[in-house]
Amino acid sequence: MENKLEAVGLYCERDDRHLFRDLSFVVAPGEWVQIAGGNGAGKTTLLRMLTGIIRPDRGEVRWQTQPLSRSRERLHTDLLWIGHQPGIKTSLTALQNLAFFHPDSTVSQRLAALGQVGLAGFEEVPVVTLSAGQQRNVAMARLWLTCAALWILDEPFTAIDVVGVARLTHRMAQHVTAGGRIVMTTHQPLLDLTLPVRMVSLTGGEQK
Ligand SMILES: Nc1ncnc2c1ncn2[C@@H]1O[C@H](COP(=O)(O)OP(=O)(O)OP(=O)(O)O)[C@@H](O)[C@H]1O
Repeated sequence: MENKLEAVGLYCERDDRHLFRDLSFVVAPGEWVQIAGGNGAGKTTLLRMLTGIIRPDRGEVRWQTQPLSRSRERLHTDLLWIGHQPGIKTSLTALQNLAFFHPDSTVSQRLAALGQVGLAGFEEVPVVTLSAGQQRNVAMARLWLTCAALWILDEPFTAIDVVGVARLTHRMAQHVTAGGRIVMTTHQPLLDLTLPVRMVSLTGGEQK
């Protein structure tokens, strides 16, 4: 089976504007796609459509050649989605959050993942007491625990320092090199990459 994500003729209208029309692209194994565009261009809206959280006004999203209406369950098994609000529970500790999202992982794998994002020593304090960047890093530690083939990441680098961005970028490159797929947004340039990143540019649409 063709293990790819397809956006086919997507159309989205918001506030009397076409955010995008007839937008089509494919994300095949080993491909890394960056959705580019200014504030309000529709990047988050597009990512949410790709995950099936919202439906396009026209067109469809396909996973493994099947429309999401028929492949939603399979997609959710194959997908790691980290949105703008990363879904971390702030009353829990970093370790407890990772146990919640990845119950099949071992404690030592969770500790190693937190070490990868610079959170060694912060594993057992409530996330609410961590800084904004540290909280974001709790979510990003999931990149070291997931087995998902498709990563959809909305602004993964927000609030993260230069060293952290380099570590995350390296981890993403590993995933793509191993045949994974990434669709992401970022307002920061992706630096020091030896892999190609394909851009899908949104212009913010036009008034209807
Ligand atoms: N549920 C909604 N109802 C109405 N309008 C919406 C909704 N969600 C998004 N919009 C509008 O759609 C446009 C695109 O929003 P979106 O969040 O997709 O932009 P973005 O490209 O991710 O922006 P940013 O870079 O600022 O995060 C904005 O003008 C926003 O106000």
